[in-house]
Amino acid sequence: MKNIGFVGWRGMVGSVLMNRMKEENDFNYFHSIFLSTSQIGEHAPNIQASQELLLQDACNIDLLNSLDIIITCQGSAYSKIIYPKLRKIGWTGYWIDSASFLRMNDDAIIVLDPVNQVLIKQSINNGIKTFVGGNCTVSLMLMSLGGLFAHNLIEWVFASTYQAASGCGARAMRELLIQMGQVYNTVTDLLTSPSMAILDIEHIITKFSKTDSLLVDCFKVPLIGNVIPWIGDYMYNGQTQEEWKGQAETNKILNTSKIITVDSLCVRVGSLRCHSQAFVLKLKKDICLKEIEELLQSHNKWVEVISNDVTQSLNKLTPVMVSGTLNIPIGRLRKLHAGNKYISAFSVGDQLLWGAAEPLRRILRQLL
Ligand SMILES: NC(=O)C1=CN([C@@H]2O[C@H](COP(=O)(O)OP(=O)(O)OC[C@H]3O[C@@H](n4cnc5c(N)ncnc54)[C@H](OP(=O)(O)O)[C@@H]3O)[C@@H](O)[C@H]2O)C=CC1
Ligand SMILES: N[C@@H](CC(=O)OP(=O)(O)O)C(=O)O
Repeated sequence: MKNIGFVGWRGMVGSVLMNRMKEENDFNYFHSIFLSTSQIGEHAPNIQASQELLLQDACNIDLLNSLDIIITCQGSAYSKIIYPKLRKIGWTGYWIDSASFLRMNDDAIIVLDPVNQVLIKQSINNGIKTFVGGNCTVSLMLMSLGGLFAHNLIEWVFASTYQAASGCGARAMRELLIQMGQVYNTVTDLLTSPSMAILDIEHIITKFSKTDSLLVDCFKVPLIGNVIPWIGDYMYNGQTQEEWKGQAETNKILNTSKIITVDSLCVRVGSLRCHSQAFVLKLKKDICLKEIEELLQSHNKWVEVISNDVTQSLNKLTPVMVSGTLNIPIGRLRKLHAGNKYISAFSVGDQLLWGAAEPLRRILRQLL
């Protein structure tokens, strides 16, 4: 059995990965070694009879060098230091990573097997050893619109995103929840009195939100009752880094010979772990909605076309309904006034599952 090292397994993405692997009995197929940058010598999670019982040092290059596969959800800072050191001493094992650091390297493949299994297979056969999960927004877009991309029907796509707090990490999720409590606490008594004018309550909350009493360490401004129209660093061309990844990673995943234009405006909203995206697409030809729906639906087994009506949209097309599942609903499909080649769509996906952990779990299974 191969020796697999897990780094970052106790973080948010890592723990979602662990849960999925347990659900799918993946641990039956290899010997695991759990590593940590800060808890060396503590008890490892009790998952597998044959595993090492104590946490090993995630920075011990000799130990890492002895492993067949390393899977890390620790983040780019870790990969930046450890990956080059390991490759430099000639380590030829497989490196599987959730972080963005290695994604655009020529010798790394961005994995999303329902979308690019052919490329993944070719790469494994060609000796590629580095496999990286895609940006969550990109992976979720490709899972939802996969049927149209696969048939080369998209001339361009623009995504307006509504991204969850979890995309910023565990601290950010806690911050949003604490903000909810802080805001509620300022008006609890007033809310119990139905005669209290709602705009007076709103005034108190708005005033409170503008003071520095609200916890805003991660987001710098309130996320509760707010939207934040900026995600990631500034790029040279007016895009944020999150927006830049849209076109760069999509085309890398699809291995396109001619760039498909992908653009977006990425916005943080107060949902917990699901990213939503509203798409405007220009198709290469005028095809009817029914055919579009069939192409989308038949692309992979997680996507579900939701009919464009109020009941279905409210019951199936919201972050609350999708959280914690692998479902990728896509709805609000219609032709736009701009012309028959233009359509709108709205999709939701759990950014910790298909957006982060699941593609890693699935490439690991392929590499065993
Ligand atoms: N969050 C997201 O949506 C996505 C994240 N990614 C990538 O994955 C990386 C990891 O993200 P994420 O899982 O959110 O990061 P976390 O901050 O949740 O975890 C990262 C590491 O922090 C350490 N840590 C310190 N304190 C704690 C604690 N109290 N509980 C758990 N872990 C703790 C652990 O390492 P140790 O045991 O060594 O101390 C852990 O592996 C990101 O940097 C990013 O590159 C990719 C796609 C989406
Ligand atoms: N940037 C994403 C989450 C993420 O970690 O992305 P990446 O894996 O590309 O760094 C978000 O904020 O929602």
